[in-house]
Amino acid sequence: MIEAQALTKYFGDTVAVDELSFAVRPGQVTGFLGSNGAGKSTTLRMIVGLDRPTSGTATVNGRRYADHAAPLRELGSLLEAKSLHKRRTARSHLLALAQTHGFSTGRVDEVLDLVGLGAVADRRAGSFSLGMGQRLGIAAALIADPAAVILDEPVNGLDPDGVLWIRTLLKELAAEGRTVLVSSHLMSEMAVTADHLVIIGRGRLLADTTVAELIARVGVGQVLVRTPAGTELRELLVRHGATVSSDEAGLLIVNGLTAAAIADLALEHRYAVHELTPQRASLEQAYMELTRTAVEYTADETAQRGQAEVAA
Ligand SMILES: Nc1ncnc2c1ncn2[C@@H]1O[C@H](COP(=O)(O)OP(=O)(O)OP(=O)(O)O)[C@@H](O)[C@H]1O
Repeated sequence: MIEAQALTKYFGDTVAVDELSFAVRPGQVTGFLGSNGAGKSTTLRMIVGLDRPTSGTATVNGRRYADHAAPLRELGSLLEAKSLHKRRTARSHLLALAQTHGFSTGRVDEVLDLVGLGAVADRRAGSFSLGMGQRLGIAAALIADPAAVILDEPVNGLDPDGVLWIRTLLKELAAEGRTVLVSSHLMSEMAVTADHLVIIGRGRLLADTTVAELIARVGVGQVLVRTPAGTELRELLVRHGATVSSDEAGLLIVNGLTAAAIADLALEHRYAVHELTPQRASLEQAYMELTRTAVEYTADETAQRGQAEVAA
């Protein structure tokens, strides 16, 4: 379990992370989402002790990361591109890491195989593609068989094979009962990878929820209706308070009434309906809606504060 309690970080006057509290539970993939500059990396860096919180705490399995006797066994991380000795081979890079931290060197070949670098283990890391380097970084994160894993934007710049590989790996790690926290700004990727989402904006928590709940909460609430009685049904629905648009004859896009209410009205007036489909918001739409409200709220707050200052 990874927990943030009122976690706050200022860089000078800039607040990068603002009273952020959330918990990341084991056994599922948690997506950590936010637009550029939202404070994701700073939060992750505070969790692993690379940045000091201005106030608040971040703990891994109940203690601050650095207070654990063997921190790498608690949490493995891939934060930004790892600095690699380019002249070292993949195997010697991992051997050095294992030896420095007192882990069995037998684990090195295991993680090399796990990340699919077994065949190139004796090649220099300097000759690796972006995807191979990313796999090596993940091997390093997993070297101590940690209970929790944090990966910062792991699919950035990867080809479709690499993306699919990371997606599968994250799900496997969670299925083994580990805590998995993965940051991204790619909603489409998180929609298929994450079970749970922690979303931040301007350093503040915007949502701590499941993918399904977020989509349902924001839900566009539109219903697509195909009917040979387009004109008549449209008028009927509008009389009952719906807003209806139509791009083609016989197709209605209805807002303001549920699919059940539309079906009941159509039946009552004996209009044939050939299709009635509630439209689901994509995670991308749900996220845009959530962040739009948050931005407006902040703009509102700022405006009110400004007016109060003028009045004073
Ligand atoms: N070392 C630093 N010194 C000063 N300001 C910083 C520092 N690190 C981050 N910031 C600022 O803190 C805010 C949050 O940055 P952070 O990198 O955590 O966001 P992010 O969500 O990871 O963004 P991205 O998706 O672009 O990586 C930004 O306004 C950034 O400019």
